[in-house]
Amino acid sequence: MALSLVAGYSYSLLGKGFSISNSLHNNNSHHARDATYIKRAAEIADSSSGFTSPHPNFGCVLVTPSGKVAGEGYLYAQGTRPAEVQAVEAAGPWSKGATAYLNMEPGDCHGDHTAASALVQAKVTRVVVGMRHPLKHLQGNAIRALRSEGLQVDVLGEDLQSKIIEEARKSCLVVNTPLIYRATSQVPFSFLKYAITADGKIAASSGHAAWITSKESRARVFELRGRSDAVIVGGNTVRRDNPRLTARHGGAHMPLRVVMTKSLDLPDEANLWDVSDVPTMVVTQRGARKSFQKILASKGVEVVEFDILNPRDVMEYFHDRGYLSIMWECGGRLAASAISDGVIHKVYAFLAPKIIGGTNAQSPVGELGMVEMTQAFDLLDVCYEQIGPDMLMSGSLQPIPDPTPIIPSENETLAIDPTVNPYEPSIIFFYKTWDPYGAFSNFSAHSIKMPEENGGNVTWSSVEHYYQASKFMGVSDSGAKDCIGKIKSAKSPEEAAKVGRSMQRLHPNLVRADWEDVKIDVMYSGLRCKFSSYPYLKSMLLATSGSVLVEASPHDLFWGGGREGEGLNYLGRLLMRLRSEFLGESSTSSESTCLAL
Ligand SMILES: NC(=O)C1=CN([C@@H]2O[C@H](COP(=O)(O)OP(=O)(O)OC[C@H]3O[C@@H](n4cnc5c(N)ncnc54)[C@H](OP(=O)(O)O)[C@@H]3O)[C@@H](O)[C@H]2O)C=CC1
Ligand SMILES: Nc1c(N[C@@H]2O[C@H](COP(=O)(O)O)[C@@H](O)[C@H]2O)[nH]c(=O)[nH]c1=O
Repeated sequence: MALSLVAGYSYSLLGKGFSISNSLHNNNSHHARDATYIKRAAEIADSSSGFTSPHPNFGCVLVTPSGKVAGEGYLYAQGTRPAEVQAVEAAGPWSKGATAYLNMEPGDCHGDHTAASALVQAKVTRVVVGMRHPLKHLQGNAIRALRSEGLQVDVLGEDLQSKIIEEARKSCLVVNTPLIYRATSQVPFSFLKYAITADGKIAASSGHAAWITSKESRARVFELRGRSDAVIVGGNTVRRDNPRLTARHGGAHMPLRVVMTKSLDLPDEANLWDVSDVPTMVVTQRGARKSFQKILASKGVEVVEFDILNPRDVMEYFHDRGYLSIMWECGGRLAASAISDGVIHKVYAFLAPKIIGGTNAQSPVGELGMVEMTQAFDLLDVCYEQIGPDMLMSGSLQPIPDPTPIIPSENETLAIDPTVNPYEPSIIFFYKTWDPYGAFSNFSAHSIKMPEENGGNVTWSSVEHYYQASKFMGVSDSGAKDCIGKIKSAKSPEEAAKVGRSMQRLHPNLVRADWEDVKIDVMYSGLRCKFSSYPYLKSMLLATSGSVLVEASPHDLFWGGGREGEGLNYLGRLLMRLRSEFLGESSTSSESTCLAL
């Protein structure tokens, strides 16, 4: 309305109305085109969700000046080839002069500018960015780098503004909602899923609930599980349903299965205690049934104790473990507690056309203490979808936080971390690759070239790939060679770790006999190679001089520092040893076991 008034005014008074309304029309059609391709970038960015974890979602669409899509790409997993590199390769010579549509600014960090460089080298002239990177230490870096190379960069909501652009921007926020939550709050993104009858029950009065919804709906539930880092139920659901909580729709990422129980009064035998394919964690109250904790530990189930067990503390702990997305599949009592604690952000309600009745039959959310309808939570951005005979209603309990800037100043982004004073001993924590010192993690995407026993050499995609494969090196068994091959071809460091750990657990006979004696040296040689091969990593390590380095893994008590500093922090120690070696302060032999890349 406002736009057409301005156009009309211009036409009659200035005699330039034709060109102005034309330019408005052009603007609208440009915006429509930009919005279409940004939405497409967001759509393909989502392609790997459910297949990898963690999963920040990046997509890139290259469009020629004549409006043809010349190439597309999406990031499969952290540490794999950036979407931009794939799109440029697919487009070949058509990249020149093209516009690149990115759902999110690439996370170019720690001196690694692969994604932005691919666009520059391919002579892309314009880049449209759906949203800035939500993590503050990465925000603006790639946009600034692209602009400094002379590319026109238009950011939705900043350089481009209209209703249609806002809709497209929303699709970018949606596709990376978990990452945005990570950037803006101390808890991961959580959604509550439940199945109800048409009269609002999640089970019969007896507690029986298998099944309320159809096969089709349950298949969708498997997909939702695959998109999550962890699935949570309460103790009662384990006692009542003996669930498996796996993503059984094929090829999916399997989330960690979590039981929240205060009493720890759980059965000795349960599907969740079979951890051969999928891990299980039990979170409980400190001191609860110590003898049963031992039984669980002997089965390979991780038990984590909390002083006072509540959803918020568990979610803060999961945030520290680096999880992005959590699915709550619990009954009404735990659901009410999680909602009251403010940790549930979205709801997926599967409604089946059945009536079970029963005054004692549970509903999906227990007591919230509300007494009037005016107090009810309104769901936002509600969607309805028919799935087989059922209906899926989804909606948000809280709006997606908007991470848009606060654009950091030049100095702010150039400094690695202004809070660190090199003259005073301080602690620098690192853990997930996306954190400010994330490049210190073994999961960072830095390949290393290491010598082999036979005189050749092998390039490993990350230190994690090399470390995991080393477990099986020198073992004269074809099974061990298979393990090495599988780890080498793992698409991401996370996958390499998963394969290496499960092979070690399932086939201990294939692990080299001296592994426990040599693993620290193996790790050190991998680290030395990594930090010697990338000068910016070496500088970054040297810049931490005077600070204590701690891998902030809350669960790895050997390589990491643990939840409360109880871990041995061997990774941090080795990095400090390496730093000393680089500084020439150490008498450690500097015999090189690393080859130039
Ligand atoms: N239709 C559906 O979608 C679903 C149906 N169900 C059905 O729901 C019923 C179970 O419901 P419900 O007992 O509510 O579910 P849950 O078992 O999922 O949750 C309650 C249990 O969670 C544990 N818990 C830990 N911390 C808390 C906390 N802070 N607040 C509340 N509970 C906590 C307790 O375990 P403990 O007692 O061990 O200490 C408690 O008994 C079953 O009949 C099951 O079949 C369950 C899931 C989904
Ligand atoms: N009854 C019910 C659900 N219940 C949920 O599914 C769990 C069982 O999962 P699994 O053992 O992996 O098949 C159960 O404990 C509860 O959390 N889910 C649904 O989609 N529809 C249903 O009708």
